[in-house]
Amino acid sequence: MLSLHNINVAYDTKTVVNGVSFSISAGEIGCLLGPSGCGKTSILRAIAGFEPVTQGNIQLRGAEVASEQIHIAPDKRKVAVVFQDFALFPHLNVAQNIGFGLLNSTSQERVRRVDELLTLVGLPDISARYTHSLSGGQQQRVALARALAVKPDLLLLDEPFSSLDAELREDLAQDIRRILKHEGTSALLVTHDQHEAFAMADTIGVMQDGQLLQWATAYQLYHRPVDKFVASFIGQGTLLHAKVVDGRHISTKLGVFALTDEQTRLFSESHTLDVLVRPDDIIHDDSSPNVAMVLSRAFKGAHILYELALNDDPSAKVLCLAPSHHDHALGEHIGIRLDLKHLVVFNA
Ligand SMILES: Nc1ncnc2c1ncn2[C@@H]1O[C@H](COP(=O)(O)OP(=O)(O)OP(=O)(O)O)[C@@H](O)[C@H]1O
Repeated sequence: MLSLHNINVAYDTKTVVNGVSFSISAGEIGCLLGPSGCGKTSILRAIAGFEPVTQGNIQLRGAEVASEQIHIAPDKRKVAVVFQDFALFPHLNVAQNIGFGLLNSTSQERVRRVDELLTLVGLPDISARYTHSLSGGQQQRVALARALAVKPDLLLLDEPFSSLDAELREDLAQDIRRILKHEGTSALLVTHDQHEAFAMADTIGVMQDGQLLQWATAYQLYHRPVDKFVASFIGQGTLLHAKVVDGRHISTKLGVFALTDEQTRLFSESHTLDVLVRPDDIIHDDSSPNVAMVLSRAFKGAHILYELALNDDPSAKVLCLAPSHHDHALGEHIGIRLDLKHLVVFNA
């Protein structure tokens, strides 16, 4: 449906998107995730046709829409955009906003499609209301309905939840996912919030400084990050120093672990590494010989997230997600065990 091949986007002479490639298949929801200024919106704008590409090409449904030589106009791309500020028309009511793009439909068809979309976005009774009287969440649903009305081949969503309350965001992200899947619409979301990305997308691309570091599922990004930036940006965790011993294992302060075959080929004896340790890899275990001191704690309901300093090396810290009946105060010492399901290591 959408393919980007090695694209660059530049403003004047400054290249802000560098060699980015990825694809979205029909009906898939992708997401570009990264810190502010990393180039997410510039990619979205290049796909929509609002910015040219200075290298590489973009294809929609197999046809080239952008390259150094080609620039198909935005209104010829069958791409719809939902913006963070909703961009609804204040002088039109909800039904008129949603039906705005249905110029070639009969009034009967327009009424039917508007009703269908209002039901789909969960707002069946507000067609006559004006947008200023709606909550932020309702306005975003109307904006989504307006974008979907014309049945675009691809829907682009630029930080669509950023002006909404934190609690509303994840719910709306999940709702929008359900709606897009119902309509079979391919979509690309841009956000800096990983929880929105997880709630909505099938595939997520993590970006840094204009580059796409990894394009993968949330599970792969969390469990198999390709580098330290992705590891630190997705989820929580710490890095623990390790050394390769006997060619096939690493020795850490919390025990010895086997390298995978691929890791064995990459790292030789005595090589120093950093091991990624997620909070759910550290098990609270009173019978363990490894003891750590509670530095801080955050109550999360079912769990408590502890920040712990290892006793034989206070500079080595790990996080531990323990069931909340294990209630320990700051400064207390607790037994812990490292239970690594996948060994993720990086060059130290
Ligand atoms: N119209 C423009 N002219 C010049 N520089 C721009 C323009 N738009 C964006 N930039 C610069 O390009 C870089 C990437 O911006 P972009 O908006 O694509 O990043 P982003 O990841 O979407 O950030 P944010 O999440 O803050 O919107 C930034 O350094 C930004 O200052």
